[in-house]
Amino acid sequence: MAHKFQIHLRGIIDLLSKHLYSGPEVFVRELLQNGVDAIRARKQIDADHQGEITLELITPKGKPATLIVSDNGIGLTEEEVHRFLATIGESSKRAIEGEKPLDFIGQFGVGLLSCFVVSEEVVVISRSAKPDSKTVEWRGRPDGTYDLKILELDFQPGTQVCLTARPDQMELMTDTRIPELAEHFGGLLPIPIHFAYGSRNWVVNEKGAPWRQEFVDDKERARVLLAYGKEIFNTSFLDAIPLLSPAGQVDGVAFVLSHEVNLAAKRTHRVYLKNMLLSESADNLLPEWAFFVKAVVNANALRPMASRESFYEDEALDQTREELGNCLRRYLIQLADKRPEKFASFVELHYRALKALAAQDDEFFHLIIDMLPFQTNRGTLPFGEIRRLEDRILQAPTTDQFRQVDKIARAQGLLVINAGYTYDADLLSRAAENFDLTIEEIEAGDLARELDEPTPEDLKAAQQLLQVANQALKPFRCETELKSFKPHDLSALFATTREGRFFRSLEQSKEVADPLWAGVLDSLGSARHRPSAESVLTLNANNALIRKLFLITDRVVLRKCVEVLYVQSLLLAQQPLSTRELNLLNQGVIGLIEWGLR
Ligand SMILES: Nc1ncnc2c1ncn2[C@@H]1O[C@H](COP(=O)(O)OP(=O)(O)OP(=O)(O)O)[C@@H](O)[C@H]1O
Repeated sequence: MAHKFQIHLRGIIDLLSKHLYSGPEVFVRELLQNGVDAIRARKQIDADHQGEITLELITPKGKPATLIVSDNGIGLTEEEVHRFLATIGESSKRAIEGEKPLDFIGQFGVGLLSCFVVSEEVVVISRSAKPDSKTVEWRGRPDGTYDLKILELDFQPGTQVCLTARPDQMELMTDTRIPELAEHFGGLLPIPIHFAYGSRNWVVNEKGAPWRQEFVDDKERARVLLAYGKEIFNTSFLDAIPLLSPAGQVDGVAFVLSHEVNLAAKRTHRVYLKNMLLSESADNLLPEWAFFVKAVVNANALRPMASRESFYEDEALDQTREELGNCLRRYLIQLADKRPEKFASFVELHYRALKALAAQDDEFFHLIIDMLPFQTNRGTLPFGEIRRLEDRILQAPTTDQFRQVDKIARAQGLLVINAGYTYDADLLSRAAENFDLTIEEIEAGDLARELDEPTPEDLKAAQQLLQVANQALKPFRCETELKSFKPHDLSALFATTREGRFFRSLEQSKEVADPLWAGVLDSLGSARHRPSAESVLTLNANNALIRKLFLITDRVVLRKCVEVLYVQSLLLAQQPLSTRELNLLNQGVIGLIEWGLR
């Protein structure tokens, strides 16, 4: 014999309140939403019907507060109360499979349960707008039981939901909190929402969506929208961009942030669904590169998740994202054209977002590339300036490499861009394809090979120095060579090979790792063939100090000098030092001081 599942309602309410609802206050959203849906359903049978919703708060002395939420919507018949209200997961708002979705906000059939988070009993009095309907009273309790009775009273079609504050939820049911929440969730709803308390009664959603107002001109629009942005997000914005997407039937506004943003931080937006606030922190509505804006939008044709905190990832959402991205793109193109000064300050602040966009979008790339800043060995320059200055441009693939080549390339009149930042390498290769430019990748080692050979006399004079240096630096897998280069005041240049960089970073990680992890790193290192030389120290035959070293005959002193030079060249290349290298510096300096004092 088949048995029926039993439902432990208390457990389900607990589950919903802890995992589905963002807080106990969402009951206001659910009640407003049910009222709006009921009014929409009534309009389907009477197009001229004027809907309204009232929240009335009663706070009797010495007793808990009561909230009565009334609507003049479609109402419920006795049979519908049993079927929809008293059956969890059942909803009158679902479209028939394969048919066009209905114009309702609710669809899951669990919203009303949120009332049990704030009230021990939920009382619904309803009369259906269908002919000959009776007034029904339903009393539901969180233990899963309910009573239903027919009331013999003159009740206009519509529904009333009465909640009595639980002792732990008293602070939600006050004459300041309830209208605040009603405005928060229902501020954009096209149906008037009244709040009544004692002799006071006012409409909480009179203002509507500010971006839908008529404006005299663009200036007025910007002023009103920026004031609205400041009010809701409590921060000032640079500009307000109108948003529209036919795919998701979305309208709204994107505010341009007035501070630089952290790329890793999640960018969240305030979104409304069919004009009811869905979430303050929806993160999947705008393209990823749009991290320079914070948006407020309403969507009529996107599907909410049951938690109501974001939208389902589907084709409509994909297309909406694309269309909203186009709004931002168009804004930037127009700004660059019409207000170049404002655009320049925008670029200064949000160049990272703009680089991300330019790396993906050809049209935008051409519009903006010349204005985007890049770090070079002549300071940070806009790309337009870089290509005006040189038509042979070098790019260092990593910041580490850039530091190694920076000074020497500058002395040789070469322009090097640091392409180690996100998107920069992509943008540079796009630039090379699009303009008459040669952009070559350069590493410190390549640059060292391009340096001039020393004269045979210098090479002869440096024999002993090179011999001592090679011996002293062998344990560090570093070879020494002599070249002639500018700037003359640079005594030595340190460059690593690709392999060398791998092993250097491995050594550094091992020093800070715990023994177990260090063992793993060890085996990682030994699995690769380790070359005898991983770096090169290039001594400058033009440098006065190096020339003095040619003359030193004391091999011990020479060794100390080489060791200090080696560590100094590491520091110049901004390489982190290992413990062994630090010791080398200490001993070298102390040794030289002792020698000097002799
Ligand atoms: N104010 C109301 N007027 C008329 N019917 C209502 C009202 N409130 C609730 N109902 C009925 O009760 C059903 C269940 O409501 P509930 O809020 O639990 O779920 P829902 O609105 O259908 O979906 P969701 O969980 O997405 O909100 C509704 O589908 C509707 O038929």
